Amino acid sequence: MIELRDVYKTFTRKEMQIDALKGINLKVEKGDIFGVIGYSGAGKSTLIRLVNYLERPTKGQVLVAGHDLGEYNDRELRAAKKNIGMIFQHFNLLESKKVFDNVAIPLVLLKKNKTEIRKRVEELLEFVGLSDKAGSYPSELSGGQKQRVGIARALASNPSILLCDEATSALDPQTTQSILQLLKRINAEYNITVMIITHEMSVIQEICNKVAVMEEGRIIEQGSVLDVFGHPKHETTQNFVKTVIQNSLTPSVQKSIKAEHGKLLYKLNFIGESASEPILYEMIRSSDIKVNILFANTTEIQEMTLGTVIIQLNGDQTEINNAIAFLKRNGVGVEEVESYVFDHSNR
Ligand SMILES: Nc1ncnc2c1ncn2[C@@H]1O[C@H](COP(=O)(O)OP(=O)(O)OP(=O)(O)O)[C@@H](O)[C@H]1O
Repeated sequence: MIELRDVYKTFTRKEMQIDALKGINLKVEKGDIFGVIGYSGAGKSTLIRLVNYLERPTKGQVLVAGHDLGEYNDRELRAAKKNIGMIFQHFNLLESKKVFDNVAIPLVLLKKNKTEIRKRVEELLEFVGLSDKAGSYPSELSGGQKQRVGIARALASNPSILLCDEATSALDPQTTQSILQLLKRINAEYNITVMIITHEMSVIQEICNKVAVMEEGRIIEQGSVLDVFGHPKHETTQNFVKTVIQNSLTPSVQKSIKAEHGKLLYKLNFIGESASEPILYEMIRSSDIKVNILFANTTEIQEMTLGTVIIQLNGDQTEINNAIAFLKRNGVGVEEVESYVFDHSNR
């Protein structure tokens, strides 16, 4: 649906070169809600702006529905853009126009007749729950309502892709929830592919099925949300995951194991089915090793359960190895961690 092939983007400002994107490869499939996360300056906005050719790549290809946008002439590019809606952090509404007229803008540009415009705008305002605000001005609306107008406007031309540039960053947590649920409905009911950029991992956790993590113009990790949340490899990804899932020891447990400095602990990840099976119980029952559970937590992602357990194993090393092999055979992710890893005061 959307594909970026080895994309570079360099800006030149006052004879300085800024490499905003450095060899981006990603694929968004039809029906995905694809999240791109990264800290400020990572290149997220630049990346999303390439998808509707608000920016052109310095090198590489941007393909939408199998076509390289760089090969289109102006007329073809306009037609391709009609297929892509976009919403923004600060809504970008025309303050001098009423809600109805803001939503109608794309339809007026497409030269639709008045009856068609009225029908479509009314339909869209009903979908976003703002039928009673058609005659209001943006200044009379809350942030969440303004974003709903932005969404209705983005959907006016029946796009098959919706791009969201930090669409909930200016909203309070409750309003964020309602806008995220609306995006989920748009994806499910209209089969619209959604691409979201954000710096909030909770947004990714809430609605995305895939995620790419960006840092300094590169994608450092990408995959299904369940995999990336379950086995974050890169330190930056681990830090993002920590903002939504507690997966490390509490300070008091850290203190109590400090005496056994250097002792190996194991972090176990249970994803999907393995989270609901009594695998740990089976392991304990079938061996002589002593299992000390230091931490346990479960989270729901994509309607699947993700469990994290940190254990200490004491006993014969061969038995320990057998127990770990048993866990792995049963789909549990096992990561060895030395106790000092958890003790940040020792670093
Ligand atoms: N039009 C531009 N001219 C010059 N430099 C730019 C331009 N747009 C972006 N940049 C630079 O490119 C880099 C990436 O910026 P970008 O806005 O894509 O990052 P971001 O991850 O979206 O950050 P933020 O969340 O703060 O918006 C930054 O160093 C930025 O200063």
